[in-house]
Amino acid sequence: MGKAERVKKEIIGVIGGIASGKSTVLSILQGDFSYRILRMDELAKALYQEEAVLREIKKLLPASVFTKEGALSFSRLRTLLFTEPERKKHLEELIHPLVFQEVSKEIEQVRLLREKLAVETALPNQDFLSQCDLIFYLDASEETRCKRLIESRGLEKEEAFQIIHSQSVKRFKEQAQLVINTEESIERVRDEICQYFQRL
Ligand SMILES: CC(C)(COP(=O)(O)OP(=O)(O)OC[C@H]1O[C@@H](n2cnc3c(N)ncnc32)[C@H](O)[C@@H]1O)[C@@H](O)C(=O)NCCC(=O)NCCS
Ligand SMILES: Nc1ncnc2c1ncn2[C@@H]1O[C@H](COP(=O)(O)OP(=O)(O)OP(=O)(O)O)[C@@H](O)[C@H]1O
Repeated sequence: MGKAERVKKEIIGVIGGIASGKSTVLSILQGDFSYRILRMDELAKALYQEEAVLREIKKLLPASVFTKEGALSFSRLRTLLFTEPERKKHLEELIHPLVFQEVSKEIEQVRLLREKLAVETALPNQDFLSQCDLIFYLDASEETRCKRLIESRGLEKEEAFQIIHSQSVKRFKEQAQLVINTEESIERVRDEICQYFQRL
């Protein structure tokens, strides 16, 4: 690439498996580099609360995952998704396109306003990645991530490994412009991001 050509870095996709440090990197991008931030899981969870979506979800899931008040119980849903892969597939077929649609809208808006946005997800798809200017892949061993899940989320070891193994984000690692080893301290991670931006 010629020196005069500016490397675009308005939209950053921050990808990595569960507890790989995505939210931590998002906080760094927000606090130190003024990026707006978006968490795909939060978008999914917000959708679960929308009446029209909830009506559709109720057709796909058993009554046992809803509270007496009719809200979706996240912890019961998490357990159900592991035991019933068919239901997981159907739920994802409903929710994921809606999430990616919202992300695309947000990206479009940010580009119009010439702002900067960092989006985190453990479940990227190719279409989303192609909308990013840069992709950061966060790497940490399964053991470290498991330990973090036990310490910070109170998960049992077995459930932590189950979630880790159910995700297949690693296949996207080769598309990343920057692979960050989050076994390093948060300070080192911050320095690495800073140095990367300086090199651009
Ligand atoms: C299953 C849910 C309700 C559980 O919520 P809860 O608050 O208990 O867990 P939390 O959000 O902290 O989950 C942490 C991480 O585990 C992952 N995860 C949770 N359950 C599963 C599962 N069955 N399979 C794969 N990953 C899972 C989530 O994606 C997230 O990265 C929640 O994780 C969720 O809605 N997941 C769907 C994620 C999704 O569809 N994201 C949108 C990408 S397009
Ligand atoms: N570089 C790091 N060094 C030490 N601890 C870290 C580092 N990065 C993240 N952590 C810790 O690991 C835990 C998980 O990090 P974080 O929430 O950022 O991961 P995540 O990928 O966003 O997780 P999830 O997929 O569940 O949303 C947190 O307790 C966080 O403080």
